[in-house]
Amino acid sequence: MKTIALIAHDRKKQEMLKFAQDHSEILMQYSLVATATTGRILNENTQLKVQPYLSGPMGGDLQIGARIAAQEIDLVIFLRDPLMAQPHEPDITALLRVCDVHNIPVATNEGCAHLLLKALAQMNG
Ligand SMILES: O=C(CO)COP(=O)(O)O
Repeated sequence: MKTIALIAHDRKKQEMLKFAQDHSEILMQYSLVATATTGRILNENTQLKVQPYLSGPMGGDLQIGARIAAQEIDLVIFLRDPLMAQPHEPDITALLRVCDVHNIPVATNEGCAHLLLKALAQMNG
């Protein structure tokens, strides 16, 4: 089963929750992973089953990055906050870099996330 990573910064978490609710029929066909707080919000407020890693500031982006490097993640939806500096900015840069190294599609805003998820669903038939 293909795997999607879902990650959202704090001021994007409500947007991620609404995105997941709106796209739950597609998302439930995939294995889902997330950073800790994003995953907890999705597990508590949707029917989706999301495997949580550590919180982003505690290394969760790097854990997911390692799975991307191992070719175990097929799509990354990372709703970043473009208006607030993050203490773990180097980890975020590393995650995005490893997506480019391994040619893994990554959406950093909801508009792109919608398009990529639809495309992935169509590719799967
Ligand atoms: O900081 C994050 C991504 O960089 C997200 O982590 P949380 O989902 O634990 O808030």
